[in-house]
Amino acid sequence: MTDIAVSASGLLKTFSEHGLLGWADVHPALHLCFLYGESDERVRLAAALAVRALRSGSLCIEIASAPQTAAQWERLDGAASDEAAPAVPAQDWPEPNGWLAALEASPIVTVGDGTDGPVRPLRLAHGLLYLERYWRDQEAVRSRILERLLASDAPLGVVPEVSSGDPRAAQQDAALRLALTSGLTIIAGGPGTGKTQVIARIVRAFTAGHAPALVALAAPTGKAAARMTESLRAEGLDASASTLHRLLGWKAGSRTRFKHDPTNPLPHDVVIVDELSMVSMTLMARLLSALKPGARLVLVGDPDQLASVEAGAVLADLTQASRLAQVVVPLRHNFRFSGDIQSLATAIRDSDADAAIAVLTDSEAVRLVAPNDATDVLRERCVDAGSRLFEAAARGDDQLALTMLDRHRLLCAHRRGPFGVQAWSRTVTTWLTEDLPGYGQGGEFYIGRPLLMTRNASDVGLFNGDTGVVLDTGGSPEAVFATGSGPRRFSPYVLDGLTSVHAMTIHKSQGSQFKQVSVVLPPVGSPLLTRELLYTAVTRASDSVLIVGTEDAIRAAIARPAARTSGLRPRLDA
Ligand SMILES: Nc1ncnc2c1ncn2[C@@H]1O[C@H](COP(=O)(O)OP(=O)(O)OP(=O)(O)O)[C@@H](O)[C@H]1O
Repeated sequence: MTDIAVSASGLLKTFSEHGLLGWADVHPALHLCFLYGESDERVRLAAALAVRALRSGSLCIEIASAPQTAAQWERLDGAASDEAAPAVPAQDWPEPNGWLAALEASPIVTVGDGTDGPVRPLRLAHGLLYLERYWRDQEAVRSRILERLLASDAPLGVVPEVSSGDPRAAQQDAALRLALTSGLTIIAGGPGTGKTQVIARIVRAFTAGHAPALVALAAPTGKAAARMTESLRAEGLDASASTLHRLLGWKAGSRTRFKHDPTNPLPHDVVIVDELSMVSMTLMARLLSALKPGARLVLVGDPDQLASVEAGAVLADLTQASRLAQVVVPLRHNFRFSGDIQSLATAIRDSDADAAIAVLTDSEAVRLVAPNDATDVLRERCVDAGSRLFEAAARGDDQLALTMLDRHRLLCAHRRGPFGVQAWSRTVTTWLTEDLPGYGQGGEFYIGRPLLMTRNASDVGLFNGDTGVVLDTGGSPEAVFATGSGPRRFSPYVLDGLTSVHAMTIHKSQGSQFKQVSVVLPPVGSPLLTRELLYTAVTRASDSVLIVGTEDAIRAAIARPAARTSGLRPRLDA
């Protein structure tokens, strides 16, 4: 039980005891209600649930369906993070009509879409309850997206012959044409559908001729930016992508305030953002508000992937809004692989569980192994990859070590519990120490230790999610990381927030690609087991995927799209 459950009373106590609310939800709710003199416990509960919803990726909570939403949350008491919270008995939930009436009458709630009255901490609009700040972010995104939809300026740059003549590339051509003529272009495609190739064509078109446009390339994480730079180089374009935080001028100590804003807009004529599925509503609002008037925005991503860890599934909202259909270009043809990984990913995306099981039963490249039979094969994969990484690191070869680091990755849905990253990381470390002579010796930063950065250190150019490995340099250990400007060495002792990455959450793996992926699926009943989770895990691999789990878990994942509540899509179409 969390601490607050002891000090909370009434409904808040009941909900805390069921593992649905934690201190981080209850404390702000009590604080706000105290400040505004609100004593109705139904309002306190709604405020705490709105905070809790944010922490599970939703921008708001629909009051009428709150019990169903809450039933899908991960429980917070830590004991069994792979289980859904036991349902709060129906009689403990406030009756919805009375609950809505209490919220409408509350001094801490603004009702409706208006912005005239005094600012209050909560907003109830169209049956959805938001923290005001997030409602404002959503509204800022809505209004600025609709503004761009109306802006169709004269083409910038040199409009090239945009037909490649290849019928498989017709959508790529359409994306290029749109980017050259529209204030907003959204390119939606899975792995290998040519998103990078289109980005390269767009950059070339905008920068050719006598008056080249100033183009910014960005991605939400350092790793994704590094990959974007690398993939564009492979397409023959020498351009460098940065993180969105760096592009916007991140200010230390603030998550939401940037140097570039409406009073100091970005100088770029064109801004292209990749991996948009990882961008939250708040970051999207800041990006849109930092563009100069007339700047073109090209948003690129895979809407079938997991959404950002922070609240708001912006890309999914944008691609599903009917009003935006004219600026959304879906890329469907996969140029990279036509093999079993592709068939499995397509089956998952199309919710065809039978087809997914058929691929998994009949393939070498994608395999399903029951948890009880998985130890030997997992050990073999982890030790094989670990030994190659160890050897490359011992040679002090930066590039080879980074290649080996991305050769195999063990992915888990959870952080804690028997199916989580922490437990699996320990197991893999034990296997490596037992099987590789000399492994793990030499202190905290032993040679071959795979590292994950868990916070942003923009002063040194490393970001949350970046990965690296400790090298033998003959002297004190150094770690090499893949960055947007190529491999770079750091002393691991001066980096705050480093951890081992013998296993990684599927969420953290977004924006990365590995030759081989092994996935430990959570059991049926885990609130994290969703279609997007499985799709994201499978599409991280280029050569092979081993899934540790049951057929039932595969079917359960495919049957369950991730529940994310946001009011953006209906507001765009209103
Ligand atoms: N129109 C095309 N004709 C031939 N090959 C293509 C075409 N478009 C893309 N490709 C090739 O297909 C592969 C995948 O393309 P690309 O890297 O652009 O896809 P992507 O959508 O960016 O993939 P990911 O999301 O995995 O990075 C590349 O090798 C690229 O050269």
